[in-house]
Amino acid sequence: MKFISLLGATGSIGTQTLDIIRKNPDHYGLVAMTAGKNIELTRKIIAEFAPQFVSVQEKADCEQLQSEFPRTTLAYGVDGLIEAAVHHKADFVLNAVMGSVGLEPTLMAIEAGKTIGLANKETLVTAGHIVMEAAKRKQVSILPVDSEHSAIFQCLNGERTGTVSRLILTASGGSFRDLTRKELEQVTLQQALAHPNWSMGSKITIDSATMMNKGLEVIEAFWLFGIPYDQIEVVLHRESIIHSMVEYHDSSVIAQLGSPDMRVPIQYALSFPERLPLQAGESLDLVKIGKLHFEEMDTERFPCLRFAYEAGKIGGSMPTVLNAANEVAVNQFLNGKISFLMIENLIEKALTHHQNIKYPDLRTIREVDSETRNYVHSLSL
Ligand SMILES: NC(=O)C1=CN([C@@H]2O[C@H](COP(=O)(O)OP(=O)(O)OC[C@H]3O[C@@H](n4cnc5c(N)ncnc54)[C@H](OP(=O)(O)O)[C@@H]3O)[C@@H](O)[C@H]2O)C=CC1
Ligand SMILES: CC(=O)[C@@H](O)[C@H](O)COP(=O)(O)O
Ligand SMILES: [Mn+2]
Repeated sequence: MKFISLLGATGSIGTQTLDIIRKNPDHYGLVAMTAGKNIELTRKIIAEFAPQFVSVQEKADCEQLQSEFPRTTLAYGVDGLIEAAVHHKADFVLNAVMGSVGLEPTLMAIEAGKTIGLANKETLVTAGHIVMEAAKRKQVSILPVDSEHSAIFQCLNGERTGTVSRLILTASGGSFRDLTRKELEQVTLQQALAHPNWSMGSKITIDSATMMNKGLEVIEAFWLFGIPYDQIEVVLHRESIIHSMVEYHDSSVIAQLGSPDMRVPIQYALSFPERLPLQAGESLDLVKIGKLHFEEMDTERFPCLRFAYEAGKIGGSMPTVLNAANEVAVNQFLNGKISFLMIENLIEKALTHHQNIKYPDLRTIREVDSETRNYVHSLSL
């Protein structure tokens, strides 16, 4: 039996994780959870799973829920996220919050010796060197939940990374993969939120549309697998059937395939090193699919992927800036304050404005993150 602390239980990854826990009561129990502002869903989750500890974003919501659930321990804010991440009964922390607010709980969970299932890619983009150093020092496993990284992890299957010549990440291309630059000037929020293959939270869906998602994933792969950027490639694959590939130095390429269903990588992280049957999973029918397509990524039309490679290769505090600028810009777009193409524009300005700091410690990361957010806000007013 594994006892799970689930950060971001009310989100897309969070609710799919709950579905796996619900269907496997002999394997998993929910001991702690966090939510943001979706209090209605939080109520339902507490009523169904009876976790011992629950944290929400706002103090007022925490007090309200405490009066409704006197036997549950309630908390709020970043402190509450951290408390959930180090809960004494949890053996496994699944981090499915959105954004770099997930960084501190990840670090604290590592210090507490918990096994981590990491969906929250912003954590590794913001401070990959700090997270990976802590995980190594504490001998804690960080198991990927992101579909491409789970695919690579499965393709590696314990092989030494010294035998790897390339990681090949697949990208669906997102909502606007076939649009021209001219057409991108006119796109709406509603169109951007219509991902062709995956149903996900709004921030990552916009990241897919700008293709920044793939940029964040390149940096995530660099930290998780320790492969140099020159050996991490991205190929556009519109069907999202091959979730990623590993090429070995004998030219063998191993791919992981499956119908697009995030419950597969979530469950694999939870059950690793075992595999459990996926309840109500869709079997892959390659004959029905017929053809798989592969195309070159177009970084002229979608420069965010290029920004991410550049920031990743420079290293230091640049990836922190990339992530923070992206979070603010996407939020502004989601709130109808800026156009789609302003997202890349603001990120480029933030990267150009920043004086890189080599080997930033956690305090410096926090400062750079905050300064970048303020700078991008000031530009988009
Ligand atoms: N969705 C997917 O298929 C995939 C997602 N990922 C990654 O997983 C992470 C989660 O994505 P997804 O589930 O789509 O996102 P959602 O937006 O659907 O969910 C985010 C979760 O985080 C909570 N949250 C947001 N902001 C805060 C905050 N400031 N403090 C505390 N909690 C907060 C939300 O709470 P509430 O809703 O209650 O406000 C919600 O529970 C992201 O990093 C994403 O890139 C990676 C691969 C695939
Ligand atoms: C499901 C998942 O892992 C997402 O990150 C997905 O890959 C997004 O699709 P894109 O390939 O369009 O970025
Ligand atoms: Mn992904």
